[in-house]
Amino acid sequence: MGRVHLLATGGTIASRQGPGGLAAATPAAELFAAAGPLPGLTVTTSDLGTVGSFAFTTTDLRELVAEARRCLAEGVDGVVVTQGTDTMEETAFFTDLVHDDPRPIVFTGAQRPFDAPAPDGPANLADALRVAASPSARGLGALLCFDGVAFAARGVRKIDTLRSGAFGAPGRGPVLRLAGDSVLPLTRPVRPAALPLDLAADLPRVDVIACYLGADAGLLRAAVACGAAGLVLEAFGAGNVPPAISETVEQLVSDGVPVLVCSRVPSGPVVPLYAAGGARLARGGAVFAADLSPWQGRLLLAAALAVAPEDPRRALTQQLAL
Ligand SMILES: NC(=O)C[C@H](N)C(=O)O
Repeated sequence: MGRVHLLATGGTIASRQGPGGLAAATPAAELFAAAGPLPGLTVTTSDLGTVGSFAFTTTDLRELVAEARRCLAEGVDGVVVTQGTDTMEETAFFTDLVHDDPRPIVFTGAQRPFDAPAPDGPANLADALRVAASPSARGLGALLCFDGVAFAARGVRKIDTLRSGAFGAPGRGPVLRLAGDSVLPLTRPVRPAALPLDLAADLPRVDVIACYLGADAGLLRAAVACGAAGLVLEAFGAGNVPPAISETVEQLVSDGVPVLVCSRVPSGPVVPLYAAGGARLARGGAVFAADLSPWQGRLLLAAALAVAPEDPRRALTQQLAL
C-alpha cells in the first residue's frame, strides 16, 4: 500500500467560475475526492493556500518546499503538490535544486477549472498520486506530471496557454509515461547534487532582462539600481545580445554582478559562438546556462548567490555541467 501526501496551493485545478472570473477555492480533500478512488494508495491531504500561481513570491516558494519536506518527514512515499500552471516550471525547478531525498515531489495542476464540464484536473491528480507512490519515480527529484506524462523539473516549460498538454521539455522529453494504473519509466536523467540552501533566508534578487532588436542597456542598469544581485539575459538564439548590452555586461561582471546567459528560443543550448555576440559575453565573464529557460536560470543564479555570495560561479558550474 503506497502512502502519498497531497498538498494543495490553488491554481486552475482548484478554481471555479465567480463573478469576477476564475478564483481558486477548492480544498485538497475535495480535489482528492474528485480524482476518484485509487486502489492501493493511502492519501492524506492538507492546504497551504488557494491562490493562482501567478501570485507566488520567492517567499511562497521557500515555504512550499519547507512544507513538502515536513510532509515527507511524516514517512510517506512521496508528496504531490497541486498549483497553478503559470509558474509551475519555476516551483518544480527550485524544489529540484534543493531536494536531496530519493522520494519524489510531484507537481500537477489543470488547464480547465474544477467546475468545468470536463475538467482535466482529476485525471492529472490521479496520475500524479500514482507517480508519487511509484518506485520508478524514486531518485528523479521534483517532477511535473501533466496530461499523461511526467517531466523532470529541469528543462520543463509551459508550452501552451490553454491546451491540456500544457507542458513540454524541448530537447529532453518526458521521463515517465502513465498507462492506466501503471507508471512506465522512459529515461533517467543524471541530477547534480542538491544545493545546501537555507530555506529560512530570503533569496537574493535576480532579474531577467529580455533582449529584442535594438534593445539597449537601460533595463540592465535599472535592475541593478533596484537591487539585483545578479542578472539573467534572455538572449537571442544561441546566446547573442545587442552590442550595448554586451558592453554593459562586461562592466557589471567586473563590478561583481554575475550574469547568466539563457535564450529566448525554447529549445537548444546557448554557446559562445559569435565574436561580437555570445563570445564577447563569455570573454566579459558571463556564464552560459546550457538549455535552461531564463526563468529557471534566474532561480539557479539566485540559489547559487545564496549558497556562495562571494563566488556563485562554482555552484553554477556544478549545476550546469550535466
Ligand atoms: N492553468 C493554470 O493553473 C493557470 C493559472 N492562472 C495559475 O497559474 O494559477
